[in-house]
Amino acid sequence: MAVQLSGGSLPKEKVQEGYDRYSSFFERGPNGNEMDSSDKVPALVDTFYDLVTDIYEWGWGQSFHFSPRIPGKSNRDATRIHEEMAVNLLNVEPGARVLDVGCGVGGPMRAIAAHSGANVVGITINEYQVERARAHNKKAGLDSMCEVVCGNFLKMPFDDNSFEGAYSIEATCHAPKLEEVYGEIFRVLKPGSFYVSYEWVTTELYNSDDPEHVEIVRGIERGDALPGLRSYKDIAKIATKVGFEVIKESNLAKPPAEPWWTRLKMGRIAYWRNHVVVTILSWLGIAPKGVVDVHGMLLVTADYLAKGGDTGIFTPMHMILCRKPE
Ligand SMILES: C=C(CC[C@@H](C)[C@H]1CC[C@H]2C3=CC[C@H]4[C@H](C)[C@@H](O)CC[C@]4(C)[C@H]3CC[C@]12C)C(C)C
Ligand SMILES: C[S@@+](CC[C@H](N)C(=O)[O-])C[C@H]1O[C@@H](n2cnc3c(N)ncnc32)[C@H](O)[C@@H]1O
Repeated sequence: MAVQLSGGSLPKEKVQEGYDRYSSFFERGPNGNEMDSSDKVPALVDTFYDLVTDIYEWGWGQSFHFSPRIPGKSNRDATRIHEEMAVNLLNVEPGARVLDVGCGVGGPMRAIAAHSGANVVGITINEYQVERARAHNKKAGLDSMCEVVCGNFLKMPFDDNSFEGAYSIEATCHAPKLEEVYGEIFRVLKPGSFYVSYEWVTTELYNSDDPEHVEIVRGIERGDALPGLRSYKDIAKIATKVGFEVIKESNLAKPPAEPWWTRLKMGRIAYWRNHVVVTILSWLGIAPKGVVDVHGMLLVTADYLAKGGDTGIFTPMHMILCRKPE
């Protein structure tokens, strides 16, 4: 896969420019972060996924999220179990129409359709991911159950009351205002149906007066296209504000769950080897110029994410289960 690394929908010669534009967003504006101007966020997130999608697939697989480590099980199995848990909570029948909010290249969608028998419709803002997800769905023989739509989850191209369930896995953290995406999910769900989300948040251990904590959070935001990490305290409040009834909320990273960040730490040597491979491929003109910078940014963010896990100030799996009242 390394020789096929691309810049997603960006032409090869525009990858460096795309990276420079992305990184300059984090150098301006209040708090040194131009992501504060929320109307620019979806386009920037789109560029981010043009830059990282091939690298993610190469080094992580088709599911772009974390999961607690399960002793004796492979990363692939632990990932699938985390995905299946989401659809189990939705309590949907085979054949139900379920929405995947921010579907990436569709790893979760395929696992969920195969496990539950639901028909899944995924939405992503990134055209290149749509192309990849459709190709993977076809290859897995799941294209009759899995549909992929390119669009903005802040303004979804779906009718009111048209889904029997919805989930989002580590995706709504890209929304500048969580109420906008939650409001849209509420609108498209049928009354009585459930929505589950795995949210990226700071935990009760985060102290905004501690410079080390602030640095870790900034590092995570910068390397993961986040307009600003939310506190775990905000999630249920926002869900309630848009009309949901909150059924359950918990940080799935808490013990007895095993650390989700072990996989990142164990991969360090392989990631540095990847950096050498990317540098050589780019130097030979096989990988686009700019990919080395993108890969370097991911190396740095991997360390910040692991520090977020070690200190316990951050979790990528704050689970919230909500219901749209009858
Ligand atoms: C939910 C989001 C993405 C979460 C993770 C899937 C990704 C976060 C950081 C990514 C990675 C970091 C290091 C890369 C490594 C340097 C490279 O050689 C191979 C790919 C990585 C392991 C890459 C894989 C995906 C992540 C773990 C965010 C964006 C909201
Ligand atoms: C980290 S990926 C997670 C993908 C998928 N849930 C998974 O676990 O594999 C985040 C996803 O959210 C999507 N996304 C972010 N902002 C979006 C927006 N405004 N509208 C639609 N999709 C968006 C990205 O395109 C990407 O597919």
